[in-house]
Amino acid sequence: MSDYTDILYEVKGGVARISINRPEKYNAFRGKTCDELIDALHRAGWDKSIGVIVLTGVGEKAFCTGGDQSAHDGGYDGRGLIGLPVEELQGMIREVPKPVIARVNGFAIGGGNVLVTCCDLAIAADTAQFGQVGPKVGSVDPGFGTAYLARVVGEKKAREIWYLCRRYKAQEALAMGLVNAVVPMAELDAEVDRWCQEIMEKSPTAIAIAKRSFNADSDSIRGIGGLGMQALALYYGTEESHEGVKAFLEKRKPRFRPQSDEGKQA
Ligand SMILES: CC(C)(COP(=O)(O)OP(=O)(O)OC[C@H]1O[C@@H](n2cnc3c(N)ncnc32)[C@H](O)[C@@H]1OP(=O)(O)O)[C@@H](O)C(=O)NCCC(=O)NCCSC(=O)c1cc(O)c2ccccc2c1O
Repeated sequence: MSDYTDILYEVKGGVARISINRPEKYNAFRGKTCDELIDALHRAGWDKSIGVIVLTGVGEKAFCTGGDQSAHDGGYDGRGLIGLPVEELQGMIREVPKPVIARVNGFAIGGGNVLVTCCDLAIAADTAQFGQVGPKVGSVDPGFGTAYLARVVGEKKAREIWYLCRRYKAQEALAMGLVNAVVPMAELDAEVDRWCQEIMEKSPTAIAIAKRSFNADSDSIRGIGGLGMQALALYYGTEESHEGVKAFLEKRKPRFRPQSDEGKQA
């Protein structure tokens, strides 16, 4: 596969840049987007002339806002258990034997925030915003999105992020250890280039071994994700989950609970 429609793939000076190219959807991914990202990561990952992979989104609004809610109808539009091979995509970011840097140029929400979490490093524009929205829209990432996030930002913070679904500014993401650096938007590319060049000067084999050894310690989370995905496929068939998607598309608050007598108007 190389005729991509949902992503861009560019190589310059040993750096592969993979960009989600759906700015009209705030760079949300559908099934096809995930498949193209998996293919591009595989292509760059096993090309010996490439030392670093940069993952980003086209435009200045969004890095990625997760699953495309307009392609979600009790499941997404692609392959896999839930119609999005998202666990394969996250696995591929970890699998490629070179650093993947998230260049966060705007919103990193839902599955977009999970991509940032999974990347080896993350550099954000000062305008970027981060957060999980699953419990607001009838979804949850039950593997790297939850358990690995806790390793990155700590248990209490990860639970806050998932239970409250707040949005966090770039400086807050830096303080919690979700990103490595924050720079003004105009300096984002120069900063990312600097980090790539520093990595390119290092031994690729030493870096590959380092990456695999970091991964080994958290690889059991992949199993948790697989188990959770089975539960998620069932959850997507429920009214509760459908209500979350409908509410987002209708731009209203979801109604997940039956109204109690106290809440009813006389
Ligand atoms: C990104 C926002 C915070 C922006 O909010 P704002 O108020 O500034 O703007 P709007 O809300 O009006 O959005 C502008 C415009 O973009 C469209 N849009 C934004 N995000 C999406 C999206 N994800 N899908 C489709 N369309 C999107 C929006 O509809 C507007 O279009 P108009 O035509 O009306 O102008 C805010 O938009 C936001 O919170 N977006 C995220 C919404 C969301 O629900 N994301 C998906 C969550 S589920 C998920 O990502 C997911 C990830 C995983 O990794 C999983 C893993 C395993 C299992 C399941 C997973 C999963 O479900």
